[in-house]
Formats: sequence, C-alpha cells, structure tokens
Amino acid sequence: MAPKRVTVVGSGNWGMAIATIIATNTERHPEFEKDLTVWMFDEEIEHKGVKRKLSVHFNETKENVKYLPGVTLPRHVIAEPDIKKAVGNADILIWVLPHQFVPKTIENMGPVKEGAVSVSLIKGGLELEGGKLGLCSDLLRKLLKHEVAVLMGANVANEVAAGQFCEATLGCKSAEHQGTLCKLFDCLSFRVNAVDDIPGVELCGALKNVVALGAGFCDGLDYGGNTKAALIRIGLQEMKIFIRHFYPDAKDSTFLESCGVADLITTCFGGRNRKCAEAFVRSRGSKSWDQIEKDLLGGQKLQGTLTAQEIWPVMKAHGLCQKLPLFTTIYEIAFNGKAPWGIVKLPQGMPASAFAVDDGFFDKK
Ligand SMILES: NC(=O)C1=CN([C@@H]2O[C@H](COP(=O)(O)OP(=O)(O)OC[C@H]3O[C@@H](n4cnc5c(N)ncnc54)[C@H](O)[C@@H]3O)[C@@H](O)[C@H]2O)C=CC1
Ligand SMILES: O=C(CO)COP(=O)(O)O
Repeated sequence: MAPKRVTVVGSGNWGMAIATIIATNTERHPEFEKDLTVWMFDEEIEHKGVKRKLSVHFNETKENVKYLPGVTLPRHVIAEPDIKKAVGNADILIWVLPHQFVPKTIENMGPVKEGAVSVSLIKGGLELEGGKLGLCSDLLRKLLKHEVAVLMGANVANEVAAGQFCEATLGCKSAEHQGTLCKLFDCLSFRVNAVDDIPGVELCGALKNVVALGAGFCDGLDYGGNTKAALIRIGLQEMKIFIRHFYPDAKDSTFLESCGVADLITTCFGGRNRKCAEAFVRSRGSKSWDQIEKDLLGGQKLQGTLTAQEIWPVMKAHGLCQKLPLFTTIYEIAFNGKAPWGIVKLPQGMPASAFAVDDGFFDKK
C-alpha cells in the first residue's frame, strides 16, 4: 500500500508543536510519507527588519517566528499556504485551527481524497442543532463526509515542542483507524491512549477552557492553591454534569484520561485562558477581552471566552444554569459585569478590604 500522506490544517502554536511530533513519526514509520504538509494561513511578518510572508520565512528557516518562536522544525515539514493544494492529496487531515475559522476554511478548500480520515485537535466549537448539542467534530464530519477522530490532552504547546513528557487521549470509533492514528502521534515524549468515547474526549477539551477562565479570575484576585484546587474540582464536576446531560453514555473513565482531569489542571495553571482571565481581573474592567488577547497573545487566539458564550444559550435552553453554578458565574463575570469574587461563595458581609480589586470597577451582582 502507498504510504499515507499527512496534512496538518493550521499552523498556530499547537499546530506547529504537534507537527514536531508527527514529523518524527512520519520519518520513522514506513506507512506514512515522510514529508509533512502544514497548511499555513499566510500573513505578512516582519522579522529582524525583513518583511515577508510567514510561509516563505518558515520554508527557508523551519521556524514559525510568530506562533512558535525559538523552535526549529524538521526539514521535511513543509508549509503550504494554498488550502486546496494542502488538503487535496492528503490521506490523513489533522485539524488544529481556532474553532471560529473552521467553517470558512472548509468553504475555501476543494475536494478531499476518497477514503481520507480526519483528526480534530480543536478545543471548542459547540452549538445547538435542533435541540441536540453539535460538536466541532460533528461539523467536520458533516462537511467532509468522512470519519473524524479527536485528540485532546494536557498539552500546552510550548512544553510539547520542548520535548517534555506528556500524554494525550485519542477518541476514535474505528479499531482500524485507532492503530494508524496512535502510530502517527505516539512517541516516548507524547504517549497516546485511545478510547472510543469521542463526545466525552472532545467536550472535556472544550469545557476545560471555560473552567480555566475561573482559575484566572482566582489568580487575578490573588487567591491561593486551595481555592484553585476547589475550583478545579467543582469545574470537573460541572463538566461531567454538562457532558452527561447531552451524552449520557460518556464514560466515567474518560474524565480520568489526559483529556479530562490532566488537561483541566495544566490549563488552569499554564494556559492562555488562565493568563488572560487573570489580566481581565487585574485590569479592573478597563480592558475588553479582545484587547487583552491582543496585548498578551501576540496573534494567538483565546478559545475559552468563545466557548463560554457558545454554551450559555445551550445551558439556558436546557435549564442547566442552576445545576452549573460555576459555569454560570464564570459567564456572568466574563460578560455581564458580575464582580470577580463571585467566583467563590464567600460569606456575605465580608469586608471589602479582604478583596484585591474591590475599588468599584465591578458592580456587586
Ligand atoms: N496552544 C496550545 O497550547 C493548545 C491549543 N489547542 C487548541 O488548538 C486549536 C488551535 O490553536 P493554536 O494552534 O494554539 O492557535 P493559535 O491561537 O496559536 O494561533 C491562531 C491561528 O489562527 C490562524 N488564523 C488567524 N486568522 C485566520 C483565519 N482567518 N483563517 C484561518 N486561520 C486563521 C493563525 O494563522 C494561527 O495559525 C485551538 O482549538 C486550541 O484550543 C489544543 C492544545 C494545546
Ligand atoms: O489546551 C491547552 C493545553 O492542553 C492550552 O490551553 P490554552 O488555550 O488555555 O493555552
């Protein structure tokens, strides 16, 4: 059988980091073609005083100076800015875009190969479809008309690119594809465990970004480890309530995989959602989320705020707000001007001086 061609669709922080792992595996396993294509959403960059396209700079230097600076990828990783060329010949498509860009990207691309398979690494992209909760992998499945697996885990991109040990969870229904896809991702520093609970894996990946906003609010209020641990515990519980409401068959064991508790922990300590939520509180209401994203992420994208907005109408439509007080509070702090210390149920009448930011910028709903 001809070796399978692989394309990574997306070249942000995670797209580039996972390309380092995949490229190692396409080189050592003969069932894959060694060259790895990465679709690069092209843009003009200025690096050391020289202006040129990001893809041109990458193909010459093998460094994505905007989204993963300081890391040189293997020579056989090739950036392709033309989406039609990037996906047209691929047998395996790895989706790693901020979820808001998925529909337009698919609209712009041509046909995909018969028998191709996709894996979504995208955390977010939830919507109600005729009362049912639609996932990003459902959208991909609908538009691409082929099998879509998911890969989620405790995988802060810069740490993965640095070769630090971590784990990930592959959610995949077909036993045949499980084997091939594990081979594509698994290596000594990136251990992959396959399960067949796709909605459980994917929803853990999306919802932990919302909980991470709460963790950032705690950091902005200078609360310590006990409070953050409580928030993580309650967050995990609410993730489970939410997921089970829509997918009663989601497995308990999924929450103990890397995609569950491990991703929640790493994101609540080291993620961008946490970082921006801390800045939101410290700005005392003076900066919008868009401004914070621009100031702190250098072109990378926040996913937790969008996901919080996506699940809010879903929670309301399904009468879940009371069952999910933490998710509700996170939404209200992020978008309704609720005081950030509402993140913990503190005793009524506690003196204002006990709080780091009680200077009147947030009303006390
Ligand atoms: N960065 C991380 O540590 C991790 C991220 N993820 C997930 O991976 C997904 C992708 O995130 P990152 O790779 O971090 O991206 P990123 O936030 O670092 O970069 C933004 C990406 O969006 C692209 N872009 C900007 N405008 C676009 C447009 N109009 N159309 C298409 N693309 C456009 C940029 O070229 C860039 O590749 C997200 O769902 C995220 O939650 C998952 C695990 C780890
Ligand atoms: O998903 C992640 C780690 O697994 C990264 O989270 P952030 O998007 O908050 O950085």
